[in-house]
Formats: sequence, structure tokens, C-alpha cells
Amino acid sequence: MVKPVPEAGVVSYINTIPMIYGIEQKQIPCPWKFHYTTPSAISNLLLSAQVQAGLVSSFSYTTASDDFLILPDISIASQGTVQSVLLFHNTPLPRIQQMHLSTSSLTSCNLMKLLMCLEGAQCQYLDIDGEELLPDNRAVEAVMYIGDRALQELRLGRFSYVSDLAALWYDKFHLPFVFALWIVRRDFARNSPELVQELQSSLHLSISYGQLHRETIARQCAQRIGYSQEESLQYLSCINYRLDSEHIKALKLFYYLLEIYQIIPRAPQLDFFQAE
Ligand SMILES: C=C(O[C@@H]1C=C(C(=O)O)C=C[C@H]1O)C(=O)O
Repeated sequence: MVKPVPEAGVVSYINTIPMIYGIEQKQIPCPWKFHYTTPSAISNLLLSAQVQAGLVSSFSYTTASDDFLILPDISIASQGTVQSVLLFHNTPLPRIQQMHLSTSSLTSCNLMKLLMCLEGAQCQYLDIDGEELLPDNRAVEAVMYIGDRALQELRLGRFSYVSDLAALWYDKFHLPFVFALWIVRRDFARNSPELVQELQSSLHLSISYGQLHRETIARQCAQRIGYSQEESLQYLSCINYRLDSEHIKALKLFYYLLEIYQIIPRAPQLDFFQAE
């Protein structure tokens, strides 16, 4: 019997391109089919087993860690500013009373809530469609966007203040922040470890390929978001794709603080896929 092609959800923002460019260009073989969408949509696809793997919000792992395994040595992270996870506000941060949070995001929404808890701030949170730009910013006290929308709003310059969430995290803890992880369903990894191993190797090779083709990638990304090639290169240099010991420390701290501030019931243990 022919095995069905395994499917993975992949975040559709430009910061993913350096990771999957080699695979998309068919320079790196990969037996998986990718579906591109928002982080929160991928999380639902993965939970309902409509895909077997995904590049998802690091927060998603907390929602079903018993069903998931993390692929080692790979993430979407930044050390200091990230430029595409931004709070746009018209009131200084600790005084914000009402904040709109992008429904496309899971990690950044919860990071935002956590940062407000750490400030001792009381705030009401409302959902906003993360792929829609607000037609008018005047009635809004604060809105958090991620990905291409955040980069777009930054260009519009419509708010009095812009806070970069990774920079706020770095100022407090001097650690990188891990926004997204590659996660596989445990049941799938148990039955088809060779396919998970192939996905893992393809992604690692593709990241190396992406590093070699940074300029071409930056040019393509620039066209998509209306940046110059230099601006796009500068933005992409804020993102790193590693998951080393500092990233793991940061991830554990994020989950621990989410538990302490009762945003999640329990910080999960990190379980990684292990190639045979
Ligand atoms: C840095 C980013 O991280 C993204 C932020 C996510 C979230 O907030 O849930 C999920 C995936 C990441 O790709 C970004 O795309 O701007």
C-alpha cells in the first residue's frame, strides 16, 4: 500500500522563508507537503490531526504536550528586537487599559499578557483579526500585531508608541525569545519515525541553503512587504532559527512564568523527537 504524503502546517510570514526556501526551490528534497497559514490556524490543524507536523506558536506546545514532540535544534527566535511582534499604542505601556490582540498569534498574545502581569498592569484584552489592518487607529488604545502585518503597521507609523515584545523580554531576562517551534504529533512519530527524521534533515539543510542565498531571499521578501532589500536583510537578521541551550532555558522560563501567573494550568516538560 502506498503511504499518504505527510502534511505539515507552516507559518506564512516572511521570516519563515529563509527556513523553507531550499525546500520550496526543490534544491533540498523533502517528502512532506506544506500548507501555509497563520500560527493559530496551524495549531488547530495539528490538534485535530489534519496535519502531522507544523511550525507553530511555541505556546501551542503547552496546549497538548502529551500529544506533541518538539523537533530539536530548530525554532523561530530572536535575541533582542524582533521587529515583527509589536505592540502599537497611544498610552504608555503600564497604563494601557484595553488592548487588542491578533487572533493569528498564540505565543505573542500570551507573552503580551505575561509582560503586562510583570508590569503589575490591569488590562482588558480583545481579539482583533490579525490579518486585517485597522482602518483607523484613533479609537484604539493599543493593538498587537505579528508577522507581515506588524511590519506593515510599523511603516504606517500611526501610533504614538511602538513596543517590541522580544526586546521587552530581553530587557527583563537577557535571554532570546522562542516564538515558534517545529512540532510533530507523537502518534505519527511513533509510526513513521523515518518521515520525521527526513523532515528534520530537510529543514536543517534548507536553513543552510537559505543562509547561502540570503540576498535573493531578502530581495523577494522586500517586494512582498514594500521594504528595500537592505531593510529586508536587516529585518531577517533579527530572526534566528536555532534552538540551543539558551533558547531552551528561555522557553522553560516562558512556560514557568505562564504557570506562575496562571495563564496556563501547568508548565509542560519539554519532550523532543529523537532520531533512531
Ligand atoms: C517572530 C514572529 O513569530 C511568530 C509568532 C507567533 C505567535 O505569536 O504565535 C507564531 C509563529 C511565529 O512565526 C513573527 O512571525 O513575527
